[in-house]
This record gives sequence, C-alpha cells and structure tokens, in this order.
Amino acid sequence: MSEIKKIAVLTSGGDAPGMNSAVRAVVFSANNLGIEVVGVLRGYEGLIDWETVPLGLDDVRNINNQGGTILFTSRSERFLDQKYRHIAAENLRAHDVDAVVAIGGDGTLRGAIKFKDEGVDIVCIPGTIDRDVACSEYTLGFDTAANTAMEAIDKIRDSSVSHGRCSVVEVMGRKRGYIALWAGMATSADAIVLPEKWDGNFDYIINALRKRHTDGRNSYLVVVAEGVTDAGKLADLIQKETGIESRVSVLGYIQRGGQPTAKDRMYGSLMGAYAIEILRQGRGNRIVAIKNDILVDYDIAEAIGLHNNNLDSFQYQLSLMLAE
Ligand SMILES: Nc1ncnc2c1ncn2[C@@H]1O[C@H](COP(=O)(O)OP(=O)(O)O)[C@@H](O)[C@H]1O
Ligand SMILES: O=P(O)(O)OC[C@H]1O[C@](O)(COP(=O)(O)O)[C@@H](O)[C@@H]1O
Repeated sequence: MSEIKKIAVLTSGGDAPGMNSAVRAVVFSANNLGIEVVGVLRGYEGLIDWETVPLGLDDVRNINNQGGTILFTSRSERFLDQKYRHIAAENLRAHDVDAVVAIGGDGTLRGAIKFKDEGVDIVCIPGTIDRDVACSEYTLGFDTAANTAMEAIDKIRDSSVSHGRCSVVEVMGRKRGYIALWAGMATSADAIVLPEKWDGNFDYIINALRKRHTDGRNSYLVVVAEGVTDAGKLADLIQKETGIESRVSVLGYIQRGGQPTAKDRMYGSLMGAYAIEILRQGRGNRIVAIKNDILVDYDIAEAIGLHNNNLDSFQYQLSLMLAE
C-alpha cells in the first residue's frame, strides 16, 4: 500500500453504541499523522452516492457519550451488486481516498471482502450489539445493549412479581445468545433460551416453571433470544401448560440505543486508533479484533472463514445452575 494521505470512515449495518468513540479515535489518530478524513454517510450507501462530510477534530469532540452513529448507517441492497461496488470504488479513487475504515458487523465484513476485489484497501472494526463476529471476543455495543436489556428486565420483573405472573422477555442477538445469556444471568432468570443450545424442546422450561409453581413461587422470568422462537407463542404455551398467567415483552430497539457504557467508549477508542495504526504500517484488508483482551488483527478473508457457534461452556453451565 502506498503512503496514506486521505481515508474515509463509515458505519454500516445495525448501529451500535461505541461506534462514535471509534469514529472519534479514527479522526484524532489520523489527524496526528497528518491524514485527512472524510466521513461517509449511511454506510455503503454513502459510498455509492458519495454522500460525505469532512471530519476534523471539532466535528468529533463531543460524541463519545452519544448513542447511535453520527455518520448514520444503512443496510445497503445496492452494495450486494458488483455494479454498485464498482461505482463506490470509482468514487473513492475520484476523491483521492487511499483507504476505508468500515465499522460494522459480519455483513459489513462480507461487503469489505467483495470491495477488496475492486482494488480498495479497507480496515474493519467489529461493531454490533450481537457479539457475532467470530474472530473477536468483543464487538462494540454489546456491553451497552446487555446493560440496557438488564435494566429493562429488572423493571419488568417488578411488575411480574406484583402480579405473580410469568414474564417472557425477548432480546436481540440474531443467531447468537450473548445478550440473552448476560441479561438473563444478571436478572436471575428462571430460564434462558439460547439459539446455540436450542433443541426444539420447551419441555424443560415448562417442567421447571411447574416445579417453581408447586414450590409456591409467585413470579417467573424467562429470557429468550430472538433467534430461537416467537416469544409470544412461548408465553401462550407456558400459560396453557402450567396455568401461570404469562405476558410477553419484546425489548426491541431500545437495546441498540442509549449512551454507551465506559467499556464501549474505551474499546471504541482503542479499536479506532488501532485501525489507523494498521494503515500507518501500510497494511490493508484487515479486521481489528480482541483476543485474550488484547488488540489483534486478522486478514478479512481469514476472519470471515472463522465460525464460532459455541458459548463459553462454563458460563452456560453456570447459567443453568443459577436458574435451579
Ligand atoms: N455478501 C455481501 N456482499 C456485499 N455486501 C454485503 C454482503 N453482505 C453484507 N453486505 C453489505 O454490508 C451491509 C451491512 O451488513 P448487515 O448484515 O446489514 O449488518 P452488519 O454489518 O451489522 O452485520 C449490508 O447492508 C450490505 O450492504
Ligand atoms: O435493524 P433491523 O434491520 O431491524 O435488524 C434487526 C437486527 O439488528 C440487530 O439489532 C443488530 O444486528 P447487526 O449489528 O448484525 O446489524 C440484531 O440484533 C437484530 O436481529
């Protein structure tokens, strides 16, 4: 890679708390090296339409505490089409941009791989509340989302206890159960239903709730990851099979919003700065990741090839034991 004089930064896919800290660190770190930064609006869509803003220090000074992403984001259908990726690459060349920093989840990574074929140097930062980027132990936004879910479930439990009901709470995470596991354990859920462990059988939940009912307990909490089943149907089933009055709460987008936790601000800052360090070293087509709590980076193609559908088995076993 030739010397970097100008870069573009974008956020893509689901917004995640901490993305702003990463953008801020990218701008500060680039500025330190005399590299110009343009912010691309609405993820890959903004590359295709060349919707950009210049980003200087004053543009990013007070964004650490903001949820969402100041650069906006999108799920770009057009970027799936090579014709539009070519237009995006031509736009970058026409504006003398040497490299792109893309902050997003596994879809953003898949887009980055394809974009590489258009001759674009790209460094990715894992940003998604789902924590589903296999190469990295952490993805920006997870901590904030898990805390938001925990606080919401605490409140739901207050009502559940008052009425002696069963609350079934659905949390986000696509095919991964990290938000459910963390929020469920933190709120002492009676059952946590995870995609990674789901065998299509609700009997163990029904039996566990029946036993609690018989033992005289008067409130029940089931946390279910969205990747498993329809939470409303599960609440209906619980009511039908156990006689416990049941209600469903789907937490939805509150899990994506709100002020980032210190962890997301810190990791956003670290990952943003590390992305610029990778480019300074003349390396492209990398993804920043966390391994053993240390910053590392992988070739994007190698990272995409990694699959990790396992949950930490100690954490999982503990979640079962604590729900007894
Ligand atoms: N196979 C692919 N080829 C090209 N672009 C892709 C591909 N998969 C995803 N993308 C792009 O990445 C964007 C973000 O991916 P998405 O799955 O929506 O969110 P996330 O990055 O959070 O997982 C998509 O909207 C699309 O524009
Ligand atoms: O914003 P949309 O398109 O409704 O997508 C909802 C999905 O986005 C997420 O909130 C975040 O996922 P990504 O970060 O992979 O985009 C998922 O947990 C959820 O399934």
